Amino acid sequence: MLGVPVHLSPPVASPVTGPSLQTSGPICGFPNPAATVTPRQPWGQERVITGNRQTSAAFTDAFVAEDDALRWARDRAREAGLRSVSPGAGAALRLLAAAVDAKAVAEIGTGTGVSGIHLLHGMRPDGVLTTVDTEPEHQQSARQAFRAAGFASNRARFIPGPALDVLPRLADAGYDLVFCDGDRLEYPDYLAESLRLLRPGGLVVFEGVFAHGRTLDSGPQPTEVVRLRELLRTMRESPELVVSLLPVGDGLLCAVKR
Ligand SMILES: C[S@@+](CC[C@H](N)C(=O)[O-])C[C@H]1O[C@@H](n2cnc3c(N)ncnc32)[C@H](O)[C@@H]1O
Repeated sequence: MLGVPVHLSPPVASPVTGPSLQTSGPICGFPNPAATVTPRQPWGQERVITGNRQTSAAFTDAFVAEDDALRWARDRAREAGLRSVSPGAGAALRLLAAAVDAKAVAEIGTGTGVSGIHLLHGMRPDGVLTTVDTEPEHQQSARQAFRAAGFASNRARFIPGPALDVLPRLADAGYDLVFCDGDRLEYPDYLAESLRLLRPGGLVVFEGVFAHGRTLDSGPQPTEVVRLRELLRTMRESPELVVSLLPVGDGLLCAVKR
């Protein structure tokens, strides 16, 4: 990614209108698929920065110790060929859940329960996690992981099914936090549903928005990456949201609903 320096600069802010909406060249700071760039070797200073980033990411992941229940859930995910949130992203989820004093959290993409355990740790002791996944066997592993982590069974509500079928059945303004880690192609739709589900002051969080560097890569990208760029642009431009992109895990895009 550092071999594509032309796209690394942030979008130019206009003093009157805020971030510019360019129609040619990099769009809102993201590469235009038609743009031509010449990769080059990083300068010495860039090598240092890259090294520092890797060290910082490793330190961030090691900073919060994970227990046996989390290790068990990660092992199940690995066996099933699933990604789980990184330890650093998990710690950020705990923090965010605690920061909004979350009593009701909705999660899209239960997986084997790694993110769910982190969220439950950050939530109020009487808080309930509503978690949605298309795969009941993933949820079965998550159920076991939550139990191993010491959470009572009434702390989690497992709903099997596709997120876009399930979310419309959840209550308007009934949630303090919505965490999205399902199908990247559906992220823009999850945003619309999340804004309906959240109370004012609630948080929406999307995992994986860096797409392992592809979001900032000027080469041809799959639709999934195009959707992620659409999501980043929409959220950054929304007057309804206070947004921040946290560089933990594979990129955690967070926003408070005003
Ligand atoms: C990356 S994994 C989630 C990992 C989990 N959040 C964790 O950190 O442990 C993505 C999960 O989303 C589920 N999924 C994929 N598409 C979905 C959809 N349309 N609706 C609900 N769940 C979906 C998959 O079955 C998978 O378990």
